[in-house]
Amino acid sequence: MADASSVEEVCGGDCAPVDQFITPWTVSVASGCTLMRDPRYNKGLAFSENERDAHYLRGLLPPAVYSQELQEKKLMHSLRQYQVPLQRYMSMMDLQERNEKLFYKLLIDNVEELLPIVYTPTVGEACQKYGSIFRRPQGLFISLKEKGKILEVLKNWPEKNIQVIVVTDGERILGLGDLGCQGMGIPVGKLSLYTALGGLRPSACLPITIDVGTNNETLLNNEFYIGLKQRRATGQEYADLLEEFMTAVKKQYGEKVLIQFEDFANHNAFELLSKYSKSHLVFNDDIQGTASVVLSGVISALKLVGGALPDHKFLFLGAGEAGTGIAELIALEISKQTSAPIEETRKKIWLVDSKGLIVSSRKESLQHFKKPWAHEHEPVKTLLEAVKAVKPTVLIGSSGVGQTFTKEIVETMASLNEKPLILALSNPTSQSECTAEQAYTWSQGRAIFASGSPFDPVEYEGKVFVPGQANNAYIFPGFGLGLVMSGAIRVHDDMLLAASEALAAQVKDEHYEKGLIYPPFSNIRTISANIAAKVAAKAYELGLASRLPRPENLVKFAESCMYSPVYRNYR
Ligand SMILES: O=C([O-])CC(=O)C(=O)O
Ligand SMILES: [Mg+2]
Repeated sequence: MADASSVEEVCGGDCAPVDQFITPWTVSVASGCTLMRDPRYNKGLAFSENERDAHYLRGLLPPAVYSQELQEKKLMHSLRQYQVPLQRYMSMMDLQERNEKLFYKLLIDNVEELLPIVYTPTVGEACQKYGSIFRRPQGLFISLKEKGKILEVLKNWPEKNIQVIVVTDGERILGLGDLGCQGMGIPVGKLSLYTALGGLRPSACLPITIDVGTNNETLLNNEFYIGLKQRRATGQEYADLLEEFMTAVKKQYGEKVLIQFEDFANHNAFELLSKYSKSHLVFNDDIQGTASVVLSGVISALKLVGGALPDHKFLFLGAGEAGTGIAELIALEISKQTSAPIEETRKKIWLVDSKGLIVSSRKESLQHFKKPWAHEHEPVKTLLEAVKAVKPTVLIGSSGVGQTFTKEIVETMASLNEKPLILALSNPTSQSECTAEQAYTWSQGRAIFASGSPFDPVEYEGKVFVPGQANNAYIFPGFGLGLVMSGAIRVHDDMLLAASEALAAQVKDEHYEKGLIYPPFSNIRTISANIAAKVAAKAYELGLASRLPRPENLVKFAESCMYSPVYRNYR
């Protein structure tokens, strides 16, 4: 009988008896089926005649040769046949796994149509059902089982030159709560926007989910749940795993890798950001990205509602990451504009949480991130009463709970203001504080409205209103590009202000005429290049940029750094 090793030599691992160990061989230059199965290089029917000859593809493809444009046309046509958004999502994920360039070509060319599929709201549903639609890992899963081995786990990832990591622990996925390990859809979705909207290379992007368990009973009781079946680790155990992770990332990828925290619960989000912002390039999208996009919307809305920023009064429903993050950035901007101390400018901003208006008599029992907002006022229990008491010009919803801006609340805002600014930021659409139609109808067409998840235009009394999308997707791709292209080593609040101003500067008269306070997503790559340039300029100004010398024209440089989804020719 031939010995086992010679069998493997002749026949490869497939012929070896099933109980025998085999070596997972691979080759380094792809051709034939291997080439077609590699999403980075596969072109499907767009392989040219020459490429089919040179790369052993003859017969593996039908005779037709498509252009990338024809492939795009065909795919958009078949995508539109699906009525159910989740089917479109799955079809896009299949494409990403099959032909990466074509996936990004579709996403870039059809951004307004496809954003609601690969991003909010559909990505929320995908996370809820992630266990059953899961096919292939699209990122790294780091669970408590990997404790002590996180550096090895990072080394398992096939790409070595990582520039951006989006990481979640799944505890607060959009406004949908704890989805545990199934939160992976979010880093995957955010990073596909990093590439499509911000031009970072797909191979430089790494989605990571940290699994410390889940407190979601439905998932714990589901036999198909893909994560750790235990309740969430907290305290020291949690902190130790995160510390190991942060140390390993810096060791493996260096000082300049951007770590974006996404959809962590409040208690961890604030702590991680303040702890690691001193030693790592970290950015919390829910606190800082949302703050920057909302500040931008408020600055640009001044053209429609009148007055200067310090003339306005703000009321928030929700005092978590988004609410306090936005509030702080607005207070900072007012402080810069007026030279008043931030302790003073904060007084123009009021927050309501689940217990009512945040006032000084509640100070003792408040979580630390809410304390700066506890102003002198008698207790107020409900949002409606708070609107009546505070008389805000701007109402912002960021609590993650849907349908909380009632008819009476919107009507009160409209009775107090000629043009009330109403921002319903919670995601996905099901968690929006009110719909666009409600905001326009209840304010008799006077509200300036934007929401976190998209709404279709609304017709009210013969006029068409186009709601804007106040979503951090306007900011993080360009912001990240600015950090990466300047080799920034730390994030600074002034970079967030620069990003807000750069975004607001992109809104044109034609957009204001439609009631929009953000530019359309169709121009997002230009917008991102402009944001990147301003962020990079700030990094250089602050001495935080390590790529020297500073490129002279930062917009041009940003554009030249951007990933292109056009096929390359193979030799
Ligand atoms: O993902 C989004 O659409 C915006 C966001 O960060 C969140 O809601 O947590
Ligand atoms: Mg988020």
